[in-house]
Amino acid sequence: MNNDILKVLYSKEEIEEACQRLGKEISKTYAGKTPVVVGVLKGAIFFMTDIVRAVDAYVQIDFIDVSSYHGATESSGTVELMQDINTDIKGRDVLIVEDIVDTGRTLKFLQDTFADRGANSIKVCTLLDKPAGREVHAESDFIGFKVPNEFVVGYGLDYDEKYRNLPYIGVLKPEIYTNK
Ligand SMILES: O=P(O)(O)OC[C@H]1O[C@H](OP(=O)(O)OP(=O)(O)O)[C@H](O)[C@@H]1O
Ligand code: HPA
Ligand SMILES: [Mg+2]
Repeated sequence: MNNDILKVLYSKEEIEEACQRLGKEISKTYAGKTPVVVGVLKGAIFFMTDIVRAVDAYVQIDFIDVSSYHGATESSGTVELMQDINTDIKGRDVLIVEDIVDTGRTLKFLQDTFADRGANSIKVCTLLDKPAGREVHAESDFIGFKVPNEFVVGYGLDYDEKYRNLPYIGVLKPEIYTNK
């Protein structure tokens, strides 16, 4: 699996440091509040578990499963809701935890959905932001790293449902997806 990686962008240690930094920012923002932290499956699985443990504030956690890439390197353009949260978020402070914001479609879908349900506030923490990929307006409040316009995998991020279990984030060799 490691042989399929062209270069490592962020090591396990750099990701851990980013989680600690973001955890401190989030703790300050939500001091005295109890936000509902919503992890976006499947990509944000590891980031979500690391980030909530770096936060020193009361939080409730929940998960939503949405999908639009279906194993490919380009968005299908349609965000499908696979599994919803269980929490009633009306009047609540919601923190969305994403692995990556690329075209912005997934994040915009989630922000619109939670706004329609009457959330009191909606903020976004993403490990990776890829501004060059943006097709719809969607901004994050807490950002780990700004990434170049390359397809990245690892630490939850997949290509064809693989590579999520890499402990670091890297760029896949182009022949892996062009030879398919
Ligand atoms: O800004 P966008 O272009 O919408 O891309 C970002 C979204 O795409 C990926 O999810 P994907 O649909 O691949 O589902 P997955 O998390 O289960 O891999 C990623 O985990 C983000 O949720
Ligand atoms: O660069 C990416 N890698 C993996 N999944 C993704 N979903 C959106 N962008 C990406
Ligand atoms: Mg994916």
